[in-house]
Amino acid sequence: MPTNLLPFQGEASFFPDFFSEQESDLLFQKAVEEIHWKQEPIWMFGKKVMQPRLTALYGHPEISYGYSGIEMKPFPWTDFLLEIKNRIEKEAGVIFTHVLLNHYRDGKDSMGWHRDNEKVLGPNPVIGSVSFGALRNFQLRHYVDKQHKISLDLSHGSFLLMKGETQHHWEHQIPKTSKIIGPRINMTFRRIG
Ligand SMILES: O=C(O)CCC(=O)C(=O)O
Ligand SMILES: [Fe+2]
Repeated sequence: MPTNLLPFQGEASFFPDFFSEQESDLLFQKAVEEIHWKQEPIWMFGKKVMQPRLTALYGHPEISYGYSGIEMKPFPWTDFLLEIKNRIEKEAGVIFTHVLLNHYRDGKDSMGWHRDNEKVLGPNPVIGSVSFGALRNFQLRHYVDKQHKISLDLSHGSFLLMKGETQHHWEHQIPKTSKIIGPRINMTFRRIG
């Protein structure tokens, strides 16, 4: 059992080699080729802007999910997504209903500071985050006292589990990097409704 990455007000556990190298290579390839990737707009400070990455939502087809002013209708589960879901549910101890997928094409793609605290996720969301492909830096920062910052590298085949009060008190981001790097796939499994 890994130790908690957060000093207080939340729980985040990191499993660097959750999937084997071989499995991870295969799952990365499948995700790149088989997921219906799209660049979607979001609303930021009253303006419609394109997200700096590709995204897709999969899961329970009757329950749509939205954030930052957009509404996404999920595609139905595929076999390889269900396989990943089953594996991480054993560790997380919850049943996930959806997965939001992110495709960072290179170092210019990113995700800004945010919390995964939409009302539909409930009071203490459990977020299961799986990464394949290029290594990217992931940062957590206390929402009020922004001095408290934690940085970790999300590697190929890794699993990050956030739960408890984390989404109340900590925000997270994937910063841009000037390093020349290849694509990365991230999947954040969630429980909606
Ligand atoms: O790409 C990542 O590791 C983070 C994704 C994320 O924070 C999200 O989808 O809410
Ligand atoms: Fe997030």
